[in-house]
Amino acid sequence: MLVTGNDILIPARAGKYAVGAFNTNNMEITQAIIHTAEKLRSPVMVQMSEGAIKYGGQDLADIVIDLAQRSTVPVALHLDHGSSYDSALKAIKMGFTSVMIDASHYPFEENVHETRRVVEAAHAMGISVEAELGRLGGIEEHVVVDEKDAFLTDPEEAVKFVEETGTDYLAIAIGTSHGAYKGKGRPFIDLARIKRISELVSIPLVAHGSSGVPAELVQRFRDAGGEIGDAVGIADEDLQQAAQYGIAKVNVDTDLRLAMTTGVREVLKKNPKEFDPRKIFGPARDLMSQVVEHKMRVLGSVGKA
Ligand SMILES: O=C(COP(=O)(O)O)NO
Ligand SMILES: [Ca+2]
Ligand code: NA
Ligand SMILES: [Zn+2]
Repeated sequence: MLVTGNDILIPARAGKYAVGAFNTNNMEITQAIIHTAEKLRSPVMVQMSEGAIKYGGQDLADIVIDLAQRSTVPVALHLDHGSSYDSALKAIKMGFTSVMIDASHYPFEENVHETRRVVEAAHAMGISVEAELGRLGGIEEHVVVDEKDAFLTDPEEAVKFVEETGTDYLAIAIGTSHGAYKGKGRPFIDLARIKRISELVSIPLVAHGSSGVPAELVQRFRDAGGEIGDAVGIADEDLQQAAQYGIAKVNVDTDLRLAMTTGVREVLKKNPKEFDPRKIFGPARDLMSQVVEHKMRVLGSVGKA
């Protein structure tokens, strides 16, 4: 069933598990996400960035909405990294049931102002809101935030921000960053900071930049002809710990991108004569389903639907 983000995330925080929020850009990715959620009886959030909306538009949103409405588990359609009030409102008109307003690169007061506007409008239409305080490193969809400008979320400021905006859930900067290169060795995630914030803020917390970038997938990507540097992501154990400390939504995009691309490359490399789209995208869909399954098991959302 199609539900709001609150319907999924409030129980998750209370139950000390996290729910995957997986980015989609086409039918196969959407199927891998929702069919796996149904197989595992897991709630799930399917998210589209502004880039995905540009690429797939209402056609793609309707695929998600239709699968969600027919699904036997709770599914929310979420706007990832909405960059403005207008973008959030447009998504709500498209049928999204959860929207992020990402104004975290603005000064505190402006972030509060922008976020509060979206919260008022979204709540008037029964839609839940994700806001962000603090700055992740790496490339955010519409903002390049370089390391020196990245700053982690201050717990006391988070209390003030939540009170002043009324946001339903809060994305916090805890050391993670978007993309395949999250650091050296075992990328840093500030578990102490998450714990501190969760003691002061009772709404569900959101971790961005949480792909695991598993070494075996990176190797398969290379073996199939992909080129990638020394990519590394967030350790499963760190995400499990974060879920104990109030992280209820975990964003995953890079792992699905690597899985889809690896699946397609392997077919084309193995069978140069292949040009049946079902034979090219089918294995990619299966590999993405495996990635989604692994993440749901790590986050503890299996059987929670
Ligand atoms: O935060 C993300 C995705 O992060 P990854 O690049 O780690 O998948 N989307 O909003
Ligand atoms: Ca941001
Ligand atoms: Na988001
Ligand atoms: Zn993000």
